[in-house]
Amino acid sequence: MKKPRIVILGAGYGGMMTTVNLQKMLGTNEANITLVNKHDYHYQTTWLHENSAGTLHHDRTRIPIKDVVDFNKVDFVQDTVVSIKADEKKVQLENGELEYDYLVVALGFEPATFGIKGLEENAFMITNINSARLIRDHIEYNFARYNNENEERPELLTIVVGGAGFTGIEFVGELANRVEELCREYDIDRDQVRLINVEAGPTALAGFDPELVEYAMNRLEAKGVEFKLGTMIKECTEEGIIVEKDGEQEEIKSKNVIWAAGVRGNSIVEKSGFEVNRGRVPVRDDLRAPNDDDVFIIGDCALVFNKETERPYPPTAQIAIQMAETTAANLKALVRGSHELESFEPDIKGTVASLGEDDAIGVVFNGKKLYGWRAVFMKKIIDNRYLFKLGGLGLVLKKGKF
Ligand SMILES: Cc1cc2nc3c(=O)[nH]c(=O)nc-3n(C[C@H](O)[C@H](O)[C@H](O)COP(=O)(O)OP(=O)(O)OC[C@H]3O[C@@H](n4cnc5c(N)ncnc54)[C@H](O)[C@@H]3O)c2cc1C
Repeated sequence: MKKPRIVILGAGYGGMMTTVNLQKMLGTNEANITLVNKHDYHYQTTWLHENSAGTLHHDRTRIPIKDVVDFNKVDFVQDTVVSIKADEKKVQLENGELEYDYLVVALGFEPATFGIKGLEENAFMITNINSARLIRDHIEYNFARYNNENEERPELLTIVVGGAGFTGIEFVGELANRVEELCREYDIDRDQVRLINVEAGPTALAGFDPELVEYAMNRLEAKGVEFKLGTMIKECTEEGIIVEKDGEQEEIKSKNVIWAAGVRGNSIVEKSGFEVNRGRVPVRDDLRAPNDDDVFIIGDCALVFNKETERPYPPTAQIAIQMAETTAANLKALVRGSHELESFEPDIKGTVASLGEDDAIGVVFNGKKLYGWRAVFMKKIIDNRYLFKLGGLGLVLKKGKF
C-alpha cells in the first residue's frame, strides 16, 4: 500500500514540534514525512528581540534543523513556499512542487501595519534572524556615526519602538540595557539618547495585570524609556514618525524606527485561498482548515477562540507548541485509519515578559504574580523546557539559558 505523504510547511515552533513528535510516533513504513523551511535552521522567534537589540548573538537563537530532526525518518527540503494549491493537494515552492496527502501549515506570522502610511517602507520589523541582524547593526552604525558627523544629528540617537504590547515591551527592555553599552562603546553621553515607546492604547501591555504593568513601566522609565501612551503613529517617513495625541500632531525625528505593534498570519495562506479572519484561519476544533479535511493550520496562521471569553487566543509560541502536539496525534490517527480526532484544548500555563535580561514580570499557575529575579528565573525555565521538548538535555546544555 502507498504510504501517505505528510508535508509540513515551516520549521518554527509549530512545524518543528509537529515533525519531532511525528518522527517519534510513526514508523518509517507508515508515512513519508517532509519538512519544508526557508533556511536549514530553526530559530526561536521568542528571542528575536534580544538579537535585534544586540544583547544576544543570533547563533544562540538558531538551531540547525539536522541537530533535531532525524533525516533518516524525515525528508528536509530547504526552499521557500510560494503557494498552497489545496484543490490539487500540491505546494508550490520557489524551486519545485510537492504533492501531499496531509498538509500542516505552520508558516508563522507577518507584521501587521494596519495601513499606516510609510511604515512598510521606512520602519524596521522584528520578523526573523535576518531582520534582527539588520536592526542590531543599523542601530549600532548610527551610534558609530554620531561623533563622526559635522553637525549634531540627535535623530541618529533617537530610537522609536512602535507598540507597547508584549514584543514592544520586551524589545524596549533589551534596548534600555543595550543603549548603556553602546554609549560606553561610542563615547556618547546617555542623556543624548532617546528611547521612545509609542502606544496607541491607553496602557502598555494591555490585558496584563495592572500592578505588573505599573511595575514594568516604572522599571523601564528608570532605565530611561519614554512612554507615549494614547498616541497614534500616523505616518512613518525617512525622517522619523508623525504621531497624534488628543488631536495634536507632532513629528519625532528618528533614524531608528522599529515597528513591533502587531502581527497577522503569513499572507501566503490567505493568497492561497484559505478564508481568514484578522489574517488568520479560524480552524476547526481538531485544527483542520474549515473546508479541507487534509490540511491542518497551526501556530500564528491559525485563529482559535477562547470559548469562555469568546475572544481569540493571542498567537504565542506556547499555543503553537501545544497545537503541534494535537496535530501530530491527529495525523497519527488519520494515518492509522481512524477518523476520531482530538480537539485542541489550550492549557495556558502563564505568561512571562522580560524587561531586559535582569528583570521580568509574569503571571503563572492560576494567577500567581511574579516580579524581578523570580520572573527572570521562570522565563529561563520556560525557554529551557521548550529546548528539552525539542531536543532533550543535549540541546538544553547547548542552547539553554542559565
Ligand atoms: C520578539 C518576540 C517575542 C515573543 N515572545 C514570546 C513569548 O515570550 N512567549 C510566547 O509564547 N510567544 C512569544 N512570541 C510569539 C511567538 O514567537 C509566536 O507566536 C510563534 O513563533 C509562532 O510559532 P509558529 O510556528 O506559528 O511560527 P514561527 O515560529 O514564526 O515559524 C515560522 C517558520 O516558517 C518559516 N517560513 C516562513 N515563511 C516561509 C516560506 N514562505 N517558506 C518556507 N518557510 C517559511 C520561517 O522561516 C519560520 O521558521 C514572541 C514573538 C516575538 C516576535
